[in-house]
Amino acid sequence: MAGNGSGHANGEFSFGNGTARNGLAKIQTHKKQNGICHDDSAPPVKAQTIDELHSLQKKKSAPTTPIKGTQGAFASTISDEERQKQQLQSISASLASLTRETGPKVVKGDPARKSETPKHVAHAHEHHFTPTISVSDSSLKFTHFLYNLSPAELYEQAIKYEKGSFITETGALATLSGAKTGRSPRDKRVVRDETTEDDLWWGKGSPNIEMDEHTFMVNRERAVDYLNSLDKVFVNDQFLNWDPENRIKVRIVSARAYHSLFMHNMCIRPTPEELENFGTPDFTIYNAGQFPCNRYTHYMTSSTSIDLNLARREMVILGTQYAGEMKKGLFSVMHYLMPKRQILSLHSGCNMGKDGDVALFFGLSGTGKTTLSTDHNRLLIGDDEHCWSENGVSNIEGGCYAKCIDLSREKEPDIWNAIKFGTVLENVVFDEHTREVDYSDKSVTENTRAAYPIEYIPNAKIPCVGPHPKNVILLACDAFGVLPPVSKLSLAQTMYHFISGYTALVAGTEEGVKEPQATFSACFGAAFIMLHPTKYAAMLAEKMMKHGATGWLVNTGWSGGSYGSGNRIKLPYTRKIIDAIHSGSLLEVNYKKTKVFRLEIPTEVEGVPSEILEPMNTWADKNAYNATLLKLAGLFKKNFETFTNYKIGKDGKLTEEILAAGPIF
Ligand SMILES: Nc1ncnc2c1ncn2[C@@H]1O[C@H](COP(=O)(O)OP(=O)(O)O)[C@@H](O)[C@H]1O
Ligand SMILES: C=C(OP(=O)(O)O)C(=O)O
Ligand SMILES: [Ca+2]
Ligand SMILES: [Mn+2]
Repeated sequence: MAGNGSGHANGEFSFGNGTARNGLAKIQTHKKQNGICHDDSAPPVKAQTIDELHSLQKKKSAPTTPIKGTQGAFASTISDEERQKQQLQSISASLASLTRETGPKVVKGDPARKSETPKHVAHAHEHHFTPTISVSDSSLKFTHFLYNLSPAELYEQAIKYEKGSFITETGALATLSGAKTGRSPRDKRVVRDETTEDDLWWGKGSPNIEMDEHTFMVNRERAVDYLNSLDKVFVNDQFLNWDPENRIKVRIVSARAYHSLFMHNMCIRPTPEELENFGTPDFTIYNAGQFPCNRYTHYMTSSTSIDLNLARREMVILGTQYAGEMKKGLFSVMHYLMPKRQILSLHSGCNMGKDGDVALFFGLSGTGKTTLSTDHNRLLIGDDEHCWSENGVSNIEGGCYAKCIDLSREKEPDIWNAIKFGTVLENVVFDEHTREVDYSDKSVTENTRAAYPIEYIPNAKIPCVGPHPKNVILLACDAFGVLPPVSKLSLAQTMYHFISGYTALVAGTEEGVKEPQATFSACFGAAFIMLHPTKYAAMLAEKMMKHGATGWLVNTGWSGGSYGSGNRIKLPYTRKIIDAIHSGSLLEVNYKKTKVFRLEIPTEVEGVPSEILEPMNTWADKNAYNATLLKLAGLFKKNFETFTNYKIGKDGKLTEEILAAGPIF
């Protein structure tokens, strides 16, 4: 008999005998039935103190310790102790100051858990100089690191320590990214050295704004010092690229649980065994986003700086907490590393039909890569970043990053359902009591986002790889409303539109009607490419030819007039168009050629009103239509001038064809 009170052999339960001390009749519980006491039959907890009781709650779990430069076979022979030591050395090397000879002292674990006294402590500099000038107080303090925490642990960290972190009604972690709610492309810098000087695309139109090695080191030290000044930092060791032959190991050191959970979701998550053999990372991000860069530093034009050093394989982030900066920073790295291996990196979504037909969805931000690649009838390979190698396609990432503005369960059920425990919800507004999210609220930003692991989409293709693409779909959200909802492209036209990378969205949706803003972004991702656009274009042309892929241009933007008079094409219509591309039925219908852009447009698509297939039909004012069409054609022509002097690949013929594949007027 366990618990409070005293037990009696006859099964009765009472406090004392006869009458209670206060004179009232003693409490009698019911007779035990079948000899079972319902409320207290379990043996007592084997704990003498509350602390002991708490320690029973948690079971030791998977080893999360990388080994420096060893093979799998050898890995199992080293002791847990040795592994802990090597992990500590690896992380302490990552966090080391390069200008001081002492510190930091790095320990694993949460500093808030005082009882967990560190077993291992690593000094960043193991060699024993006699420190003279460069001793610093930083050597006297510990830097705790939290290594590959689980989503549950990261939730606890975020809610305890990061203002603006809340659990929403469906279990997602709502966070704020701070003053920056989008990327800062003008603050991105790339180290220009002997190698990158010749390899990379510099100058007009290029996203690569140069910085020198020394300035990089100044910012690196600033970030590392900031991180070491904190009580604790988060370390994520993860992978990029589902193609096992071309997998890249990344380490992300950051100051926020938000950043750690974001990258946990967005990068490929290693198994405990893979983590044991992780070794030295191929690339490291130092995210000191809460701390600004110093504007007295050479090359700095604001308090934000995102610095890429390909030789050192490092990226430093100062002055922005927008998590997308890490994801897209790594994408830039892949745009450098992969083409060196003859692999094409793509800013595209990717999915696969049940018969193995793969489609790529290129497009700038907000054009529908995530929405359209997330398709209940198809397997999702990935929503944003892919590689196309000799083996087929592979996703670079382990998660998706969906726009949430005006998200609805009806239109995007799979994304809606993915917003649950583990998902990071950035900058959304919710009811303070019910925690129900209002997806229409733009109070913080219009760029509200959800980052979730790809397996949160029920029909994700794991591993995220597939055969060579059959369809290459270029998405443009044309707020001018003159591009057809769908057109079939020749190879030369595909290349022309790929290099152009057009989209037009509306700048400020709040203050009445504004002119649509045309954007041209080479390869639909000029912010992330590192080589000249024609290098990627040549690879795409070669692969499309070799594997017989068909190119399509799909306008997910306006119909019936420009922004202000027309409306955005209904998502269900776009989905029907995409269905017809996937099924091959769109190859079977009749086509006619448009004026100016000379695009082949189908006369019918199942489930779509035929009159909207030709934009002119939907405009009340035909003159306005013609004027807008010519205006857009002029913008295309002007944009393409930068590329007219470049040859695509070895064959001069294709270059000529591409130049001739643009609008003629
Ligand atoms: N016809 C349409 N086609 C695609 N997306 C549409 C359409 N109409 C509205 N949308 C909305 O546009 C946004 C597209 O964003 P997203 O798919 O995240 O873009 P990307 O992944 O290319 O950045 C989504 O919010 C989606 O609901
Ligand atoms: C996260 C981004 O991707 P996209 O908008 O293409 O989904 C971005 O461009 O910052
Ligand atoms: Ca993107
Ligand atoms: Mn997207």
